[in-house]
Amino acid sequence: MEIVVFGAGSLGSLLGGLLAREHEVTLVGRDPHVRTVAESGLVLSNRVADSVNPDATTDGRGLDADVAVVTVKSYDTEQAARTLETGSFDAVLSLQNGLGNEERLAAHLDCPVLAGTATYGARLVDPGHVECTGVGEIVLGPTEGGASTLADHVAEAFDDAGIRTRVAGDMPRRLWEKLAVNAGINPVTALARVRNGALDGGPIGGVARSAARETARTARAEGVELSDDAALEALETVIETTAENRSSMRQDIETGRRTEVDAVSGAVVDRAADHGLDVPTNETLAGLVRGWERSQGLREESYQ
Ligand SMILES: NC(=O)C1=CN([C@@H]2O[C@H](COP(=O)(O)OP(=O)(O)OC[C@H]3O[C@@H](n4cnc5c(N)ncnc54)[C@H](O)[C@@H]3O)[C@@H](O)[C@H]2O)C=CC1
Ligand SMILES: CC(C)(CO)C(=O)C(=O)O
Repeated sequence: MEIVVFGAGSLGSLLGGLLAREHEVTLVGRDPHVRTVAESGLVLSNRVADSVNPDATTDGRGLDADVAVVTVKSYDTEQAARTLETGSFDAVLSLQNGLGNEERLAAHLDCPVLAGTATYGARLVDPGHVECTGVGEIVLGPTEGGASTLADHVAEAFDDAGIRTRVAGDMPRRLWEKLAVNAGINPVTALARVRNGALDGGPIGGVARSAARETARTARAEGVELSDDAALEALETVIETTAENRSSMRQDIETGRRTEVDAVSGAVVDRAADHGLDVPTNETLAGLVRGWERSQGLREESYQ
């Protein structure tokens, strides 16, 4: 299969590297990583050790492949969609965190957009070197739910490359469940500067639970069946299984980078407002993280 991985950072390089063991892969990313991969190949280390030679480019325009896998941060999705629309694909698969990525891609693309979640852990160590910090799984399916042969084919291609993959007919519920987990863990660990495991009780654990419950309530208002108990159970499980992790939002804040808060807490606030729901915990968390981003000159627009 011909596969474009758009966004060759941590996750994109790991999955692109794994896919390149079996398929023709083109990584779209930025220098110096892209230049190093094009010249010397890509090294995978830690939980998966390998060395592969995918194509790599900084110019994602006019590409032609069976599938494009999108792994840019959510705030870069709009730009990625505008670039991908100049190419030709049978399907585009988003493996990003947060809400709204699939809709943003679909607004520009005339092929089906599949939704997915990734629980692999990846870290770009150096140009040309990505580390697999955790072997998880990919779950993918049609964005609106239900079955599709296209989703089956993409999952088979991932599976053939040794990536644990499942097809799911309930992606809307899964995206909202993952959103509840991220809305609970990411801003709280980022603002309190604690590892995920610190949320297993006490007052900050309570803040995370409140954010997850508000997310579940908003999901139900959107017509997605996600009970408070299911959201809280997913949250507890991830707190326990990733206890030693520094969440991606905490890492972003500690390294002075923009976060995905708009697609996480911000998305809950926006969707809740559409239904007249109050989500004070998410509103407060979104306000604090956005305030930090603004203070660092990482976002320009004004906000309430
Ligand atoms: N890193 C991880 O272990 C996991 C990440 N995710 C999600 O996957 C997504 C990506 O995360 P990371 O890989 O950590 O981020 P990252 O920042 O390491 O990678 C994104 C890459 O996309 C590149 N990019 C963005 N726009 C581009 C453009 N127009 N042209 C070329 N390159 C472009 C950036 O330069 C960057 O290298 C996020 O939504 C994240 O929440 C989900 C599960 C695990
Ligand atoms: C699951 C979790 C919370 C793991 O740290 C994550 O997705 C993130 O950090 O963005």
